[in-house]
Order: sequence, then C-alpha cells, then structure tokens
Amino acid sequence: MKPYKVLTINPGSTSTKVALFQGEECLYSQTVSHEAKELEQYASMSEQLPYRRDTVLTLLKEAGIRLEEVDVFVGRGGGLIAMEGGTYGVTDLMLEHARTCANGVIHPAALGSQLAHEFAQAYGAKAMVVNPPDVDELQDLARMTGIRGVHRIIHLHALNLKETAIRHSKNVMKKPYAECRYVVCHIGGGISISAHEKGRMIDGYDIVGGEGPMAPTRCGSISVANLLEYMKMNQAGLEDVKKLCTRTGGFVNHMGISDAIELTERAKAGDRYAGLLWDSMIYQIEKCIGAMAAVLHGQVDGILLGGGMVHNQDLVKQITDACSFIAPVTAYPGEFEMEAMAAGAIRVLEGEEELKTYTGTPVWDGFDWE
Ligand SMILES: Nc1ncnc2c1ncn2[C@@H]1O[C@H](COP(=O)(O)OP(=O)(O)OP(=O)(O)O)[C@@H](O)[C@H]1O
Ligand SMILES: CCCC(=O)O
Repeated sequence: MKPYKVLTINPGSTSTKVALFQGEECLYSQTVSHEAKELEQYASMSEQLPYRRDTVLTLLKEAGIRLEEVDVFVGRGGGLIAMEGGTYGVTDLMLEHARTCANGVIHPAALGSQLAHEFAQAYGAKAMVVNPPDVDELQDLARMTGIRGVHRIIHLHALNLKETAIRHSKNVMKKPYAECRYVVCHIGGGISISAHEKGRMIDGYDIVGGEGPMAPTRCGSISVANLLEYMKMNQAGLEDVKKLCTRTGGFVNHMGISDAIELTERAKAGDRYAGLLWDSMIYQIEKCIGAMAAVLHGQVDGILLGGGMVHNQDLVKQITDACSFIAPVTAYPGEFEMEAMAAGAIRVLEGEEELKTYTGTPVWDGFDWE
C-alpha cells in the first residue's frame, strides 16, 4: 500500500508545531516559537493566519520539504460547533466557523483548519482536521444540570485523549478502542479528565468553562458561592472570571508561574505553600478520576495519563497510589497530538474510517421535551 505523506499543523498560543509523516513514520518535526509581541499586533485570531503560514512555509522550504508530495494537510481544528469525534474534511462552512470562532472559544487551534486549507489549495492536496477540542460525545445523563434550560457542555484535549486510548487499546489491550473502557487524562497546561466507553467520550469536564481540577493556568471547579464572593471582594467582572478559567487561574494565580518544574523545585526547597498547591492539584485530579470511574460503573480497563506534567514521577506515583484500586494506571508522558492528526488522516485514506462532513449544527441540541 502507498505510504501516504501527511503534513500536520498544530497552532498553539505561543508556538506552531509542524510535522511530516510518511505512514506512521515521522520524517520531520519542528516547533516555531512566536514572540508574544509578534502575536499581540493582530487584532483577531484570523489575522495571524498569513504570519503563521509564511513562518511555517519558510521553515519547510529551508528543510527542503517538497510540499507537492504531500497527500493531506491536517490542522488541529477549533472554534467549531459541537461535533462527534473523528476525521473531518475541511469545508467552506468549517472555515467560516473557524474564522469567526463560532463556538465562542477564542483559541489558536481554530487556525488549524485554515492553515491546512491554504496549504492544500496551494499544493493540490486534501485538507482535514482530527478530533478538535469541540468533540462532544456526552451521554444524556451527563448533559443535565439543576437549572432548566442550562446544559453541560464540554471542551477538552480530545485529540490527545482519543489517540492515547486508541494506542493503548492496540498495543496493550490488543482490542479495538470501541471495545474498551477507560478514564483518560491529559495533564498539561490544561487538565482534561474523561470517561471513554465503546469508542466514545461519554463524560468529561469543560476545561474552558472552569470545570475539573485546577491546572497550571486554570482555576478549575469552585463553588458558586466562592465565585460570587470572590467577584464581590475583588470587583471582578465576567472577563476576569473567564481569564481565571483558562489563563490566570491555578499556579499562575497562586505563584505567578505556570511551570510545574519550577513549582516542584520550590516545594522541594521547602516552600510549604508550593508543596500544598502541587499536592492539592493532584488530589483534585484523583477526585475527578474517581468520578469518571463511577460514570463507567467501576468497569475500567485502564487509567491512562498523558500531557507534559506526566513526566513528573511524583505526580504519577501519587495518582497510582490513589487510583490503582480502580484499574491499572499507565503513564504516557507528553502528547501524541501530531501523531494523532497523521493517524486520523491515514485511517481515512486507508479506508479504516469514514471521512466525516462538518454539519455546523450542534451534535446535540436540547432534550426533545424542551
Ligand atoms: N519533565 C517535566 N517534568 C515535570 N513537569 C513537566 C516536564 N515537562 C513539562 N512539564 C510541565 O508540563 C506543563 C506543560 O504541559 P504541556 O506541554 O502538555 O502543556 P501545553 O502543551 O503548554 O498545554 P496543554 O497541554 O494544555 O495543551 C508545564 O507546567 C510544565 O512545567
Ligand atoms: C480544550 C483543549 C484546548 C485547551 O483549552 O487548551
């Protein structure tokens, strides 16, 4: 079978990652860092597009990569209306929604589909996105809240969570993902905890909306009473609260840093505040894992840990000590996001999975009695 060439593009807040794959083999991988000042000059996310495209293009040309040979350009999607997991073709509707961040979440991931499209147009190839953060496969039980007409929504690291689950199923369980039940966690700058059953992510936390454990840059779940009191005492408005949920909460709020390495060094040097903050974040992760295990009625094949902080042995040990009564804990430090994008496209090219079409209508739109 022809080993397809796939170029993957992952735009982040401070960097753009690019990688070229031939089949599963990574031929080239590079991260371009962007100075905050460089990005600040753009009034909207979409205005960054030419700058990001040209930076990547220059880099690829310098590396002698022949883009004419690429079969598919894959971008990390974002800004989209809630959709099922899978690999999607980039369409005009998807581009329109990505440009306007139609789901209301302003995140550079929304540039992924636009970059993939521009490259695909220029080099006569296909453009796709794989498992964007907008994937919503919640079971109905997970959607209800105690306020009529207010439904739970979800945003998490779907790309890495699903790839971790797919790889663990293939390499460890020797069964398809669709036959396994997992609690899968991404423990990085943001922390996503999710329950997977029969190949679907049936519950998890809205980490853009302030749910789940605290994280290096995110406040995580706090009570409504705590929040109202905080807003009153600090004269904080809606924008301040939104920032606490994604940028200024967690370690940043307590210590002014988001780096777990520095936090744990401070703790080791005897800073009890830093030590308790670290342990409390891990404690909150463990509680969320327990909740997701209950969602799966305790029938869990594995607890899978991915993300940058999983490089930390103490974090893995604490979670293993607390949660291995549920199921074996396996650590996958770092992330498989670039590999996940390539693998998603290749599954489609090789006919293992169907290419999905983005409809732009939410995958779920209220209960039928509403
Ligand atoms: N070797 C390491 N040991 C301990 N912590 C680490 C190590 N490497 C990275 N981290 C921590 O992981 C966190 C970043 O994780 P990661 O790289 O997954 O985040 P990100 O890609 O910036 O954001 P996100 O994961 O939310 O997309 C930082 O707090 C960093 O200090
Ligand atoms: C929701 C996953 C992307 C992010 O918020 O970091």
